Amino acid sequence: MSAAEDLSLEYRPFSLDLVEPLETADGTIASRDGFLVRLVDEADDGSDGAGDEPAVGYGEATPLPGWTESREDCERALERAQEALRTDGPSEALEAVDRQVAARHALSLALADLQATRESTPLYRYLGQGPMVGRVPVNATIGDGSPDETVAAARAAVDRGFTTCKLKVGLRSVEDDIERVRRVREAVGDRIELRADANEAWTFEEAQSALEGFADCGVSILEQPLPAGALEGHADLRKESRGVSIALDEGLLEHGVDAICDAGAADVVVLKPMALGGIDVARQVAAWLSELEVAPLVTTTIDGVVARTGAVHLAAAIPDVPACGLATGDLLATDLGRDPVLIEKGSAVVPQAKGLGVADVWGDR
Ligand SMILES: O=C(O)CCC(=O)c1ccccc1C(=O)O
Ligand SMILES: [Mg+2]
Repeated sequence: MSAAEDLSLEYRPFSLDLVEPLETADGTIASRDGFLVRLVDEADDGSDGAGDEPAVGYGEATPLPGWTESREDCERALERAQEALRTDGPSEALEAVDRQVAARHALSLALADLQATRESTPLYRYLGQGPMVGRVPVNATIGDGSPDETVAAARAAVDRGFTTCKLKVGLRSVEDDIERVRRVREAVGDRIELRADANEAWTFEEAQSALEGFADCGVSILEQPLPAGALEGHADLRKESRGVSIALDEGLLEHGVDAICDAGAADVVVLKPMALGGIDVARQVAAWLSELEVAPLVTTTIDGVVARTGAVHLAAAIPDVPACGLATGDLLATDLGRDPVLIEKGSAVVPQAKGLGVADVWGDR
């Protein structure tokens, strides 16, 4: 960044309700509260001929209890970042929020959006320096409901063009979950990929029975069946997984890549940029996982349009990424602004405009 730059960080709170609460084994998500962040280069008066407006970058901090710092800690961290940016600069501001992952996510995303915008490059190419990517595959996210509700939601997703559905499981008995999955399989046919996410709900024995039943239903991936701490448990499950891939999500935050790979605990690892501290961090983790032959997959934490679009750019910077949990915009009743990402035929269409490609989220200027 240029020495002449004079970046200022602004943030404002938001609260977004879900259309209906998302039921998971780890609790119910009814609304997402966070902070929209904007970086403005006050030194850039547009007189360089690049445009009439100063360059702007957007970020989003949407903390989620259990996954990130609290909302209060996030707000304090953003306050610190604001001050550090004013007195010292971007690197110092990032350092000041190093341990508040949602706040760091917002600041790093805003910095990357600003820089990619200055370079007139879509964010995913600024991140990955890779080829043009038109689409990334995505899954539908289906909450833990009754068998009838689950079947209806899966049918609706398939009607909208999804070819992969991820079902939340683990709230009821394993037998009931197997029955739910069996009913969904019956309803959608053999060509739809089905995954399940237990959010740490099961004991080893329960996970064994679930795997057996799910394997018979052709489930492709079982995400986080055991508590995050159970590294060896997941490694043991993998040895009898009957073709079902084991994914770790919560486990990544607890153990990190090296421990997971050393233990042989996962076929797939879920990357949530909001929980990892930013798409820059998540991209490094993805590269390391690929090197160790574990597949990285990207999901949101049910975020607003700014963070969600950032996650789409991250997925587009990962070569051959499997279907990702990025089609979560429809779960929100309201959003921070217009969605630049079209979800179509089971894919997210990657924005090719400069930066994030998100506009009209701040309202003024
Ligand atoms: O992966 C998806 O389809 C959507 C994201 C998702 O399921 C999720 C959303 C918020 C918090 C936790 C999780 C999770 O994957 O466990
Ligand atoms: Mg998960």
